[in-house]
Amino acid sequence: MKISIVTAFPELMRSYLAASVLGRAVAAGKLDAGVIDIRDFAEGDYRQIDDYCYGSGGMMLMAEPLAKALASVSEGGKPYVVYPSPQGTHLYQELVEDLSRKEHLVIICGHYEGVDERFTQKYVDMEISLGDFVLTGGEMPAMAIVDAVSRLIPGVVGNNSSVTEDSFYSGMLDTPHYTRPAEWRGERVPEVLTNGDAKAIDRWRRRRSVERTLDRRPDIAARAGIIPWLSGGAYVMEVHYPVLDKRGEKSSTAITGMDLHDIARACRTYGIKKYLLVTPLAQQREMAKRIAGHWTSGWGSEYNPDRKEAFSTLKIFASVQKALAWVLEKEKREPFKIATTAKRHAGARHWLSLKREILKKDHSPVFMFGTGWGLHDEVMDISDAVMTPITGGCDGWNHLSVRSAVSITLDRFFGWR
Ligand SMILES: C[S@@+](CC[C@H](N)C(=O)[O-])C[C@H]1O[C@@H](n2cnc3c(N)ncnc32)[C@H](O)[C@@H]1O
Repeated sequence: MKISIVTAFPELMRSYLAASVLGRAVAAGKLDAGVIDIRDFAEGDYRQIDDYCYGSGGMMLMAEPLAKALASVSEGGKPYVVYPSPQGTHLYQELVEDLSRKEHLVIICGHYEGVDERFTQKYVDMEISLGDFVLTGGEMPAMAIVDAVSRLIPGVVGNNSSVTEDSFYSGMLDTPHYTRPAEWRGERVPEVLTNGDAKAIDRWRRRRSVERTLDRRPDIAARAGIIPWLSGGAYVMEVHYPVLDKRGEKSSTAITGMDLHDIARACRTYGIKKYLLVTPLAQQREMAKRIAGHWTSGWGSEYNPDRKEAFSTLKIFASVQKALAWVLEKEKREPFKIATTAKRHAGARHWLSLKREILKKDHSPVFMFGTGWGLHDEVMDISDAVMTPITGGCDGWNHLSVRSAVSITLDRFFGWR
């Protein structure tokens, strides 16, 4: 990969490219980075590259010297042109990864008020911002882009695992790090890091990484899958009784093949220990057993072994109490019962706060989903927490199928990357 930086302050960029990790990579030929001085393409005695903005405002870079500077590095083919600008897309790791796959990246550093809009319209492929603040020039953002992209070029950073374990690479924040001495001002390095057990160290580090992500970056926390960190398992319960009917009366509902298939598949995908189906109606339980049996031991199991695995998560109960007693027996401790609802509910908690709690307490969560018009109060009352409704945020309409609600919830809690 080749990177060309077009700037009015070439010395700034050159000294950056000569130092530390990047300096070594350039010297070893692992990073092909060149700096182009815009003034080399200016005309007249004063080698003018900037002028006053039309209308109002201060100075800005002129289009022609920039276009010539760009042409000088475009001879081998059209490069991908980036203009760092506070008005651009925020820089994030996936974008850095995309940029690192370009054959030739050109970064145009603006200055003063920026660059002539006609140049950006004609030549720039992407405007990239470092954040919602304004710097005096594009050199620092260019350094940030070159630095972030270069780290992904094999051989630039000596130890590749330090790149893949860094924040954002796997969608999460990095784990805390410590160095010698093992005790500093009364603070010891966590014991697990000094005992030489590589597997235990790995588990510890990944867990801290998940905790940090949940705590500090709720916006990316959905990527912090927590299934591997639960010592017990997580359960999904689909309740057909007691639920509400249209008039708000206690009622039961019929199971549907589509829910059975889709929820079983979602449970298998997200590593759910068991999918607990609750219906007091013997005929309904029989029907569910027949459908599951077809896929787990009948002809379906040979026809589609994946579906066999999905249906192996299904367990059928006559009541909510019986299902919970079975989980208690299995886990040897009370599960953490999370009721879900599509309606506003006083005291309901955001999924992120529940996700943090599950991780902290390390107890098996049971996500209880209603059917019909939602879970009856008898179920809400025995729950340990109620989760705020899933909402698209537009006008409050959120009448999702139970299988959609299950999938969205599982992805928030257990989705991985
Ligand atoms: C003073 S700024 C121009 C700001 C511009 N007039 C505006 O308000 O959008 C000068 C140059 O610094 C760079 N720059 C400033 N802030 C930046 C940021 N947050 N991210 C990326 N580049 C930035 C750009 O190259 C820009 O052309």
